[in-house]
Amino acid sequence: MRGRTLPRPGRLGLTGGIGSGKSTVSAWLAAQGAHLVDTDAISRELTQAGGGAIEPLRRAFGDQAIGPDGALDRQKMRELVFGDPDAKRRLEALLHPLIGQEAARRAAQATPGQMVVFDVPLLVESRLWRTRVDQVLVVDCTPERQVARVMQRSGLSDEAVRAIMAQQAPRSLRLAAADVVISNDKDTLAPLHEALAALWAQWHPV
Ligand SMILES: CC(C)(COP(=O)(O)OP(=O)(O)OC[C@H]1O[C@@H](n2cnc3c(N)ncnc32)[C@H](O)[C@@H]1O)[C@@H](O)C(=O)NCCC(=O)NCCS
Ligand SMILES: Nc1ncnc2c1ncn2[C@@H]1O[C@H](COP(=O)(O)OP(=O)(O)OP(=O)(O)O)[C@@H](O)[C@H]1O
Repeated sequence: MRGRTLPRPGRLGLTGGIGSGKSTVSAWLAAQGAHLVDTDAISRELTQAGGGAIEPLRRAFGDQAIGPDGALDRQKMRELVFGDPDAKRRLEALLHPLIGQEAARRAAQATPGQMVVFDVPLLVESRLWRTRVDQVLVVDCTPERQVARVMQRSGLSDEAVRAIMAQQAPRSLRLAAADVVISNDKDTLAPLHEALAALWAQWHPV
């Protein structure tokens, strides 16, 4: 763990590059009692069949963006946006306001005093998100580790993972925006859980 000793945040922004370990960290924080708002999960719900983003997506990208099951064709959209910055901007302009609204609604369901953890892959890239949280926790690992994890998890090629990473903030920028950095560069969970337990203890002194 690296960073200044800061008080326990009410609203914690959790971010990191693809495959860095955000979901693993957010699951650990939720198990300790934090209220988790997962923007990737919100995005997937909005783009499933019948989701609030489907008709706007159809209007913006045409029928071919929607699969026969009525959900966003994720593979097609991934291939389109991670090779075309303009298409990526259009997709984000459509989805991000909807994701932001739903994230605010879910955050309001926290109980009084409960820490809210916003898991936001693009937090550092977004000026708006930076204003919505008290502190930024960055989960960090090497780009090589990111590629290996995502290839293993998703079956995407090395090239496809690197194309996504090229569309995200560089590691240096993310680290510069962090209040706290948790390193997740090993291939076992124990060192990560240890670092998280130390951070949690710092937030909850006895
Ligand atoms: C392009 C899409 C269809 C690809 O779907 P896919 O199932 O392959 O990925 P999934 O949504 O599970 O996201 C996985 C990871 O990809 C990365 N990622 C997703 N969207 C973006 C983006 N706009 N820019 C950079 N990286 C992104 C993040 O690290 C994310 O954790 C999808 O990611 C999407 O709709 N993205 C736009 C919405 C968005 O910006 N989401 C980020 C959360 S706010
Ligand atoms: N310390 C670790 N030891 C072993 N496996 C790990 C570790 N950290 C993460 N992983 C695995 O690597 C993969 C990516 O982790 P995780 O899903 O938490 O990352 P993420 O940052 O949420 O990814 P994404 O940006 O794609 O949503 C998962 O399969 C996870 O189980």
